[in-house]
Amino acid sequence: MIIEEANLDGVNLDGVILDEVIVDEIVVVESAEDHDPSTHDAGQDDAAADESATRELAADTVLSLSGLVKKFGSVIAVDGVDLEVRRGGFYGIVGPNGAGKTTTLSMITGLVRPDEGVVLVNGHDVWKDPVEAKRIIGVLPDKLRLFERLTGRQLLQYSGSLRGLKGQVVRERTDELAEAFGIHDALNRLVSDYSAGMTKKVALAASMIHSPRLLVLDEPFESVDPVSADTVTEILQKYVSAGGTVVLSSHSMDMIERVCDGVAIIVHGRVLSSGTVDHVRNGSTLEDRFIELAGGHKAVEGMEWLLSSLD
Ligand SMILES: Nc1ncnc2c1ncn2[C@@H]1O[C@H](COP(=O)(O)OP(=O)(O)OP(=O)(O)O)[C@@H](O)[C@H]1O
Repeated sequence: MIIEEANLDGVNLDGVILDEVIVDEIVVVESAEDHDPSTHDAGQDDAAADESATRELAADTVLSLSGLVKKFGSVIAVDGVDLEVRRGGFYGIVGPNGAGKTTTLSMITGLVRPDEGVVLVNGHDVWKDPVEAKRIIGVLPDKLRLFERLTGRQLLQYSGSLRGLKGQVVRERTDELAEAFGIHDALNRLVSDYSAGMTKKVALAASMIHSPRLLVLDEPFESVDPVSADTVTEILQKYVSAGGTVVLSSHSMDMIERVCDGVAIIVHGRVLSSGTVDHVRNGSTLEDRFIELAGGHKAVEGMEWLLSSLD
């Protein structure tokens, strides 16, 4: 099905292809009744880490990670991550600093090559079939390395052209996105002169301009003020209700609890719990569950030198 008309308060989703199901490359090795790969708890299924990449994909799976491993020298950043995200899902990845979230997202989007494991986007292997996989994805990367000597308008036009959109379409979408994100007045200023929040918003707009089926967003709310965060959330919710899929990382447990339907807690490069938000928080708050799985609250000791200097 192709959306013929769907407006997100000015962000037009015309032409978004929603439910193309690609099954040719999928090999079924077990039935759906045997195993629900979208739900996981530490210790329950270590054997799953040994599965080959040819495990079953549900027909509506848009993103599948299996056995992802990434090492940087002696640091194991990602240590056997398996995840599945369904079409129309709003999926949060949380974890302490250095847990491996950005590395995982970077392997999904083709920015970091995994040492082991497979990433399938709509059935396309990101590393074997990158053109098809990347066509479907919109990316908000970590450390926003943007062309800062462009104006916001030029940056969005560049992003749209790179994605093969016609000039007129790019111009219209640039205006609609800028309006929706509240940066229209700044479109003719250099991105290097943008505040951190404005930079995040123009990068978010750039990630959406080609109306991707899957948005992979690394900390989209970092530096964004609360009012703007509400607007961004609303845009993403409408995108999801139109059939798009969002995978994001965030340190805001409150936001994840409010807007996400699925979540994974990653600690030391491993998924310790994943599934629906209710499943993961297990009767507690997501924040408490996160702290528990991350090793609990650590008492601060020492640093008398800092306190004594205040006398
Ligand atoms: N390019 C790199 N070279 C060396 N080590 C790296 C590199 N990228 C990540 N790491 C290491 O991999 C681990 C995971 O880092 P990553 O950025 O994925 O964590 P994160 O969960 O996104 O953290 P944060 O919440 O602080 O953004 C860390 O120990 C980090 O130092």
